[in-house]
Amino acid sequence: MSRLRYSSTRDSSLQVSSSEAILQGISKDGGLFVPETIPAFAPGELAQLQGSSYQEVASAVLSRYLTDFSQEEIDDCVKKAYGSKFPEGEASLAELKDGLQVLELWHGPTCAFKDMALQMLPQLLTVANKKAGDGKTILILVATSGDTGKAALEGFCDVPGTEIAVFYPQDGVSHMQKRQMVTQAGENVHVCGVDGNFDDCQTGVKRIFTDGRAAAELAAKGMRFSSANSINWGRLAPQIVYYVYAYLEMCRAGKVAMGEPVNFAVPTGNFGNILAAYFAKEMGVPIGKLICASNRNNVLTDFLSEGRYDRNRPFYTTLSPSMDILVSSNLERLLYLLSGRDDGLIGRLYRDLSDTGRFAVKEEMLGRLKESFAAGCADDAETSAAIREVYDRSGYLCDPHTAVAFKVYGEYRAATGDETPTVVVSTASPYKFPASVLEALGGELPGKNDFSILSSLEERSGVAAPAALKALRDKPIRFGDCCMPGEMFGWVKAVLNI
Ligand SMILES: N[C@@H](CCOP(=O)(O)O)C(=O)O
Repeated sequence: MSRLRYSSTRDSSLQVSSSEAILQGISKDGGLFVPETIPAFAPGELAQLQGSSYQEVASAVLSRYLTDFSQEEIDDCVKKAYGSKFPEGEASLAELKDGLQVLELWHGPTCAFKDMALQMLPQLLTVANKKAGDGKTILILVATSGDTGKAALEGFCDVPGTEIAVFYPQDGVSHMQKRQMVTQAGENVHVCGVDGNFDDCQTGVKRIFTDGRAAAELAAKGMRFSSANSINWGRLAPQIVYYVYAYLEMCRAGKVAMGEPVNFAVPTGNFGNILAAYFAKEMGVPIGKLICASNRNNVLTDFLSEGRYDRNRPFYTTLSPSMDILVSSNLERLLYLLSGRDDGLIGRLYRDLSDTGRFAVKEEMLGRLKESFAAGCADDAETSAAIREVYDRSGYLCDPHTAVAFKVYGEYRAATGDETPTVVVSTASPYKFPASVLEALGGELPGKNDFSILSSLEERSGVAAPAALKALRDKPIRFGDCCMPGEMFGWVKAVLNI
């Protein structure tokens, strides 16, 4: 098999191997790495995978993208990432009473879908670093609106040759999400709140990555940067796996015949999750519509409806904090692909976004977007109503992000009459947001203590909370720092003594 190269979305001539793309995280010009071709399944190959385990599907998908990894290396990474870390199974479909399927991706160690990729990324990075052969320590910088931070901390905790620093919006994550991060164990982990929102955290991290002086300072200390956000291809590739697996499971369960389409409704923030589904579709998985579900920060709903991306709007703190994002990084990869890899266009659009906070695409591009994507949004009242409605209708307890997807899918189906079998992607355990979920069910909060609220939700719903979340009660708080967005690199240097 010839080796796949990865190009920057802002300069297609900037090309690297898959292991270099994973090591760098983001291209030096600020662009994101995209494979030069999307490796499609040959006729019959998908059918042959039916009935395979999650790990087998992961090996089959990843080996098509990570072509400078040997099959043994990939299999070994897969074995270390999955299996015992996911005692209830990596990904499972739950069927609601009305036949709607829910893809539960939160049975990993941190109770969010991010574990699906962040148990894998440290394995891939470790192999990629060995290939680079320069013995550098990797400093992982992460911006999080709640879920990525904890999953990255857990994945990289005490991984030799790595340090990890996570930045979260000080007042922009749920109590439980914050508690998961500030109690993280490990010698190589560092956590800091930022006096700003997620976009401030993400912009700050990207600025550090593309600052030549910061890279030089790090290199002088025998270190290099990488990212655990979905701007890193090593985050995105493992997310493609669960869409392939979910489709195969739909076939195995007889919900569709091989070749018949399935829609996915995806709670969306940084656009990585839904973009992974698009890659699966382009690989030949029969996927119909990808339904992009946003909360009140509905910049993507507007863009996918009108073709105008405009972040000049209020930033809302919502019940679904992981989706509180106005600059959705992975959209850049999609636009690059849909424009026929027009790096000049992407460079212009993203300069416009940085200079004015907005850009617009032509009708033709909007038409292409609409071929694959539909979009909608839900505010907090609608999110709560959806949690309650899904629970009353089918006894299924969902978190606020998943509730947004339920609501948006319901509207999509009513508006279009599209009866294609659909999978709602469930991204987090409801117990990461116990207060919001309990209130949505009409329960009274028993005071402010997060763990009393969690117990009340267990009593009310009859659904047990994950042990990992209950155990947080007894873990000591290790991190309490907060900095301004402009101070992030200074803070990193201080804690690492650089
Ligand atoms: N929703 C995310 C925000 C970062 O997204 P990522 O997919 O780029 O890691 C979070 O929960 O932190």
